[in-house]
Amino acid sequence: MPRYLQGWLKDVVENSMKRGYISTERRRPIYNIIERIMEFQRNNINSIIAEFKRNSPSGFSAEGDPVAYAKFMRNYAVGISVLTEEKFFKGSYDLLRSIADVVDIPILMKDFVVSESQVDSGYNLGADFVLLIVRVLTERELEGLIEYVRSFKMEALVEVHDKDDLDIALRCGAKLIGFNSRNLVTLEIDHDKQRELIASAPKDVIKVAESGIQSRDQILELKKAGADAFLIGSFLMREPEKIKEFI
Ligand SMILES: O=P(O)(O)OC[C@@H](O)[C@@H](O)c1c[nH]c2ccccc12
Repeated sequence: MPRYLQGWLKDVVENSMKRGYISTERRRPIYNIIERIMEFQRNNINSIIAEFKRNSPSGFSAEGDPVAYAKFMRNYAVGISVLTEEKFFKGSYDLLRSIADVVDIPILMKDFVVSESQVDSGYNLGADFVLLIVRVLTERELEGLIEYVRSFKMEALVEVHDKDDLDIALRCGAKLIGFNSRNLVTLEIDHDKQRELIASAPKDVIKVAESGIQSRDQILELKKAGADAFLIGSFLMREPEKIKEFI
């Protein structure tokens, strides 16, 4: 049973537990996000994970053609993040499938994953790495789901927001850690706290800064703190061309 939650997080996790299983055949190889980030670093290219997101509980909303967005971003991004959560982010499994059909770079299934069945669906639809959020899982569930994700040769992006989350992620063997500047309970953003947490993390994990990134200056500051990659949604949904400045 996931952790005790209230408000929208409780609602979204209850929906996750009822989510239908997609039994389709996977139609693409696995693309390794950690290797691609390291390749970008060797070539002095900033690793941007471009997110396709139509809505968020923090008030963002955008239209946009997922296939056109993905076809454009695959020329610049280290990976594509696809929201598959339906109620609060207006995502879907169909979005993941249609983007997976047109890109040959790593794809993140961005959802509130609490079950192996969701991981199965993500693999079948073509995801290469899967978001696991420390805040909604018990430590045992997190450990088990990381192992299950890796049993498919996919990787887990383990999302943290504070020091306790980071300690749990490290104890569970996370190798790719997302540092969300946004508190998923209060929806408030704290960039200073995010930079401090990134700087406190071990050198040998790949650190992904998430949320509220809108400028190259922010990327350079996060890089100085130790971030290896940058997950950007709202800003690139509004101004996709800006990725050319960010890389
Ligand atoms: O739109 P932004 O501020 O660039 O944020 C993107 C991404 O970090 C955000 O969508 C996100 C981070 N962690 C999540 C967990 C679930 C859903 C969404 C998210």
